[in-house]
Amino acid sequence: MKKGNHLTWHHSSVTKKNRHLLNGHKSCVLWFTGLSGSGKSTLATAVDHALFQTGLRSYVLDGDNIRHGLNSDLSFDAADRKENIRRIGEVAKLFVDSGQIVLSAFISPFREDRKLVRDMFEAEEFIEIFLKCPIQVCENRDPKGLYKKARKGEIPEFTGISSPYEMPSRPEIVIETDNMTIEESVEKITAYLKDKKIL
Ligand SMILES: Nc1ncnc2c1ncn2[C@@H]1O[C@H](COP(=O)(O)OS(=O)(=O)O)[C@@H](OP(=O)(O)O)[C@H]1O
Ligand SMILES: Nc1ncnc2c1ncn2[C@@H]1O[C@H](COP(=O)(O)OP(=O)(O)O)[C@@H](O)[C@H]1O
Repeated sequence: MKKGNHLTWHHSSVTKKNRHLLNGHKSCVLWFTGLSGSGKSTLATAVDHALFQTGLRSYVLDGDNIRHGLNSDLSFDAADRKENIRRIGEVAKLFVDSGQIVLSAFISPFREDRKLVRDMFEAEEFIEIFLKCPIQVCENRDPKGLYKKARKGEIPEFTGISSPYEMPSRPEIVIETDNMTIEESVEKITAYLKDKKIL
């Protein structure tokens, strides 16, 4: 039987706009994408910290953390990565509906999967941030020693080595993390949010 046949959507009397007015800022998702070691977790948490310091409501969804709980049943093959990203898109949508700024830090290597998430949101709510960094630099950083293991064949389907990464074609923001400091990157992202009147 088709799932969801006998379900009814219940609307809240408190709207997303009401929540924006209460918070004093709009909600959106900052979708960080890039290779392992490109700086997703570092920058997502740094921007979160900067937003928190100015009294804004934000929250980080991080690949490593989410795969410990909600998505612990998923592997790294293409179908499970797709399901990983779909679920995160749905979670991010709930956070955005609750009035918060979501910072999501997932490799999200496939263009089609990122598009699927983009299409869940209103145009100005989804901000794709491409952390552009050559794989050689990511591999030199190797903060978790994963590239070393992947090169030895100990991690199958490792992004950039034995599984593809498809670069975004038209991201809202590009950060070259091998050419910018963490502080400059945070400044570029918060300046974008101010420019778009989200903050
Ligand atoms: N095979 C393989 N490929 C890539 N990454 C791997 C793999 N196995 C484990 N890890 C660890 O999982 C983190 C990536 O999880 P994500 O949920 O962001 O991946 S994805 O979006 O579903 O592609 C990734 O985190 P980051 O290094 O922060 O990107 C790794 O710590
Ligand atoms: N400009 C920068 N932006 C982000 N990370 C940087 C930058 N320069 C150096 N790094 C370092 O690169 C590493 C990135 O690791 P991490 O944030 O875990 O990446 P990812 O989440 O994409 O796997 C960290 O050790 C971080 O300190």
